[in-house]
Amino acid sequence: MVPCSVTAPSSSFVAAIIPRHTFFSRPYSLPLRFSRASPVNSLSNGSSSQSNHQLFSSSDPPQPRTLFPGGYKRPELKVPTLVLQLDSDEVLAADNQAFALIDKAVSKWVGIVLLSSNEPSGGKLYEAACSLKSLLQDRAYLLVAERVDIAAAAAASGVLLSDQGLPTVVARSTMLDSKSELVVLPLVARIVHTVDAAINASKSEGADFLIYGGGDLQLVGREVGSVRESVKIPIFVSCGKDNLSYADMSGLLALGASGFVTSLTNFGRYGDEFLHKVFGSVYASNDDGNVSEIELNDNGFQSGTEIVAGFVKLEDREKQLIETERLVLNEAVEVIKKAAPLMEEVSLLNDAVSQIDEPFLLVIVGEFNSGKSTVINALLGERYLKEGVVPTTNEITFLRYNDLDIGQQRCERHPDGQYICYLPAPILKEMTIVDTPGTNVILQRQQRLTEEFVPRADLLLFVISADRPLTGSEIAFLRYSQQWKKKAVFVLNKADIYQNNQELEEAMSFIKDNIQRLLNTENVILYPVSARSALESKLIATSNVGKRNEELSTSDSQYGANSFFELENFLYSFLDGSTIPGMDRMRLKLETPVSIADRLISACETLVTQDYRYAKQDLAAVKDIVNSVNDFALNMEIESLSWRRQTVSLIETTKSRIVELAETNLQLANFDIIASYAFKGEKNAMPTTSKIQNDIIGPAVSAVQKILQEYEDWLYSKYTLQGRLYKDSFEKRWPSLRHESNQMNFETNQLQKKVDQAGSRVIANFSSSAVSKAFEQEVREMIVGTLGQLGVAGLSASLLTSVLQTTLEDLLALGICSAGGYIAISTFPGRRQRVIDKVKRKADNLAYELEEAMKKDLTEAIESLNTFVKVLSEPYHDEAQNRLNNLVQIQEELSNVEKKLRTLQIDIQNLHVS
Ligand SMILES: Nc1nc2c(ncn2[C@@H]2O[C@H](COP(=O)(O)OP(=O)(O)OP(=O)(O)O)[C@@H](O)[C@H]2O)c(=O)[nH]1
Repeated sequence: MVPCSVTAPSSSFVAAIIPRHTFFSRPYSLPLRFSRASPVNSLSNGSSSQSNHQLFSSSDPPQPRTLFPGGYKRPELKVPTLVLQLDSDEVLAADNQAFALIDKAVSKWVGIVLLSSNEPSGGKLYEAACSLKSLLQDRAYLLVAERVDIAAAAAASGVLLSDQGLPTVVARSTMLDSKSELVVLPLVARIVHTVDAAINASKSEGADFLIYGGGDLQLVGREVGSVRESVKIPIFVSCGKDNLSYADMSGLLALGASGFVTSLTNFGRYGDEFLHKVFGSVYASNDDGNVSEIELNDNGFQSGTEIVAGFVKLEDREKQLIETERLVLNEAVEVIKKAAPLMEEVSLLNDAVSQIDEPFLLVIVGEFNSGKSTVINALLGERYLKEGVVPTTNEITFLRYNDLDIGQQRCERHPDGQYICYLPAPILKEMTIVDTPGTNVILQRQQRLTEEFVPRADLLLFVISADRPLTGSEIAFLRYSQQWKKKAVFVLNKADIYQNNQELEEAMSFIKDNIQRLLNTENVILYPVSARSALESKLIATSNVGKRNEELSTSDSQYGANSFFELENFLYSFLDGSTIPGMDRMRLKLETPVSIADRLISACETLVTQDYRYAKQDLAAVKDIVNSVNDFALNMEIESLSWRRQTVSLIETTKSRIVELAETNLQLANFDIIASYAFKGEKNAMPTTSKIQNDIIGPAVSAVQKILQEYEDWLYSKYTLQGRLYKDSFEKRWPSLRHESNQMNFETNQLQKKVDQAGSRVIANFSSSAVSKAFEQEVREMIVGTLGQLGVAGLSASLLTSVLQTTLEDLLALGICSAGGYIAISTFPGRRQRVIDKVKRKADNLAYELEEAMKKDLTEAIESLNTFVKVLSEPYHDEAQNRLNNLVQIQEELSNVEKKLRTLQIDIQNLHVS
């Protein structure tokens, strides 16, 4: 199967000139996820994970993906939204217009795209999924119907299962197994047709959302309405009707539907205005997303009472501290955003800061089926939450106070995914209770939900079931919650199952001992309770609903009901600010955001230190590239030697041949011939010189020209190739800066034109005829010089002319007859030697000039390359340097905020110390 996206391999040369592990920035948008498989952020080209080269050197230790042990991010679904249903044939046959419509759909109204196929073989489905995936980007989730394998291969967001399809857990874990680099949990949705199937899919199966398919619209509406209370995940309605009217849609939304499934054709028929009207009406009064702003603030305090940070009657000192805390936390948020702009976990801190003014958050955690819902019901005094032997809580549920009639509740799903129930239970006036899904590795999504919520808790009520006290996963979860420095109160629930007190004592001490060891504290608060009995007692005394157990006149027949009172009493003591637990509560409340900030800041510090290291490596890598031109130059210098040697040796051979020729021909025996040519004038070339010109210098010049041409070609190809490789290596390593450097093309670059081919110029200026002429001239001068001496000996010019027509013997005789003539002739070898020396000098000069010119060409080529690489490296160098400077500054800011947080922590601890 061809992968959806293919990344080009990097050239081997590039690998040779840059250390492979040094890059500008860590990839991907998930700095906190420490993922090795992430797309680059600040210098990112936005391409997918591994495409941007390996980020860490192989010696780096593996890092956890996120701060959350569950490891995966939970996909968030904004509702209401439309679900666009497409068929693979439809996608593959889509024209530009159809793609434009899909593009428009996902840019605004459609949050989920479902892709199905009627064909049993997966080829088309896969192809369609790939093309959709690249079109959607991250704007909408892409789910493939039934085919987990294809969803995984096409990197889709998840699968849609029919009611006969795979179990949700299997589908999810298959997708997870097939994509080890996934950081977001895959979405698993299910099509249901009945109320029971909807409840089952959402509760026991842990589906992420449902598609409620049915025939009759009214029936579907009624059924969706009826499961609204028990199914907390989004339900999208799919009905046979072609076009839903405004009344249909708004009616279904009002009944609790989260949106509708639509075909592309139908989507094309709905206009923006229509959809705006439909979806706008749902939250018309709450455009800011604060669905129940009034209720959220309606936390039970008397109207007119000044409330700060969820507390009343605060002293000035306390108010001041809260204000200081807010300032420091906001500062922390800013620094975190700067240090790790894509750290999604900063939302935890934002939430915590905004929560400073909200009631105390008591978060109930524990393994599934440990009795959390029953404990909460017992606290509320009414069976508000569903209880059951199979996992019943799939969403985080906020329980907030509202002045409804006893037994009544109103629940709603916030657009940001929070599920909020408003109840009239008195305890909620003082604190918001949060029910969380049971922690258990099998239920990954639920586990992650709870993990994400832990940092926000002011106090954790850890429910342990008596039938399996302290399991391995409970210990892991406890350890995790301690990373956030959360205070936890432990409840040993279902204590009624013990036969006697001794069994209870044994279980208690086993749990206490282990927790003490685990948390390294003596101070473990553990309440053995029977939430079921406590609830039943409260329900029996219905008239006393809302009162504490201590006020109930139960017969205490049910074991554990009384001990529940102690727990309740402990929690109520939190409400009284004048008591020690009350002060504790305030400290806990104020410490919650500080500990979140603390954790995030230290995560940022790790990242920034890492980034600092990478930026330094990047800077060094840039310098290495620039410096590597020196190595290249050295190699070129070595290689160019052979070219120069070739040229010089050619000239040397030529020189030797000329010298040999001169020595052979410029003999005294030939003097007459030479002299006759010398006196015939320049128009008649001497045979020697014409031989020199035609047979020796001419071919030699051509040979030198050829070598020089080859040399220059070699030089050109070498350094242009090198220039291109440098450019490629920069661009491949740091693709995001490509746009700036790709303007510089080495072949056409001005910097490159400086190499002027000096070698060729030298040889071009060297004319073989001019050289032979010069040689001839030298010979002439030699003759005239020799005969001039004779003239001195008394020869007249006319005689000389006639003499020169005579034979050598005559000449010799003449020379011999005249002492002066003899002397003149005797200077001939010396003069000839001078001619030869001149020839040698000329040749040596030429060789020297050529060598120098060739060196000059090389130097210029290297200089040109050097300049090019320097100019090319500048943006990369500047980027790395700026990053480095920026990181130093961020490090400083982080450490400043950290100091402020430390001081704040001390102030919070000392808040009530006078
Ligand atoms: N014997 C006994 N059973 C209890 C007690 N409290 C709860 N149960 C039972 O334990 C089962 C699970 O209770 P829930 O309250 O639904 O447990 P939970 O922890 O909320 O479960 P999830 O929401 O699925 O995580 C139910 O059958 C309860 O009736 C108790 O004190 N004693």
